Amino acid sequence: MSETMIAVIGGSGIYDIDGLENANWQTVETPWGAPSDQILTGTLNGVKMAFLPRHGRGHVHTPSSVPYRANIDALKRIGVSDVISVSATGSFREEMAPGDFVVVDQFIDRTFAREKSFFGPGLVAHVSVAHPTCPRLSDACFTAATDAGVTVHKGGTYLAMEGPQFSTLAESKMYREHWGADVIGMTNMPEAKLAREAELCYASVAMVTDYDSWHPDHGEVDVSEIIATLTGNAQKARDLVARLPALLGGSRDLCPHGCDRALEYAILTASDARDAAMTAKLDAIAGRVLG
Ligand SMILES: CSC[C@H]1O[C@H](OP(=O)(O)O)[C@H](O)[C@@H]1O
Ligand SMILES: Nc1ncnc2[nH]cnc12
Repeated sequence: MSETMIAVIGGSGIYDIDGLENANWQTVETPWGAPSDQILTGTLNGVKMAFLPRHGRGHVHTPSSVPYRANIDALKRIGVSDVISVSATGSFREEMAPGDFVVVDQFIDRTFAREKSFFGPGLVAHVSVAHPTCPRLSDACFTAATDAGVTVHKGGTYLAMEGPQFSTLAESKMYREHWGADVIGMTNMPEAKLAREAELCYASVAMVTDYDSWHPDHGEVDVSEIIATLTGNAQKARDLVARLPALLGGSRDLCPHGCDRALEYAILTASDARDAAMTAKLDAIAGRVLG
């Protein structure tokens, strides 16, 4: 058994969480640079919690400039076991309406201008992301959302685009009609891939804010509409988060899905061929397997 520490990465419109006991914003340094912001730590119903605003307080990071590696390293470094992303998304499905939540379980990664791995020349690793989210953590998010009275959909495919501009009409139709995507956003990749490399359980709650640009009865996406929907959803998201400690508990066994052992057979570089500087840099992420 090990101690649970739940981290929430808050997306657009979510820059803090309330209700934490002994709340404290702390600075965490990483070998990958500074995270998006300080990390708020504390306890909720006796369970350790952390909160990181993905774009920083005041929303200073674009989806492409978010320091994804530093964020995941910082969470791992302070002892986080479970990461829950809360994000604003457009919807490609009539039934996934603005105001609904979707606990996504798959991603299509269309991002191209971001660092996507902690590993590289001198220390090569390949983890599986066939199932990029943790079913145990996703189930807890689904239950928490249902109990909070949210209309929530179980499972869905999130298309991660580079942004910062929204999609063209042709792209929106292609993702919806031919690629089978259900929601679209700009931030869950490479975040989910990096969480897997860091052996962290990861779940993603997509808050639907708009119908992107495909819907004939809705206009094109507009940030003021997104923010209005997000503001209306903020309390639902807080209720969801407040229910997680009771559902996950203060201690945990090994993840039944193996998220916390993702690096077990992933590293290919022979021990005597490993780059010493990279090995040192990976102390928090891969110390368990690098020794
Ligand atoms: C505010 S509209 C676009 C912006 O919102 C989403 O951010 P996040 O995933 O952090 O909630 C989307 O991915 C874009 O970055
Ligand atoms: N339609 C959309 N496309 C990309 N990111 C979004 N975030 C919220 N709505 C979005």
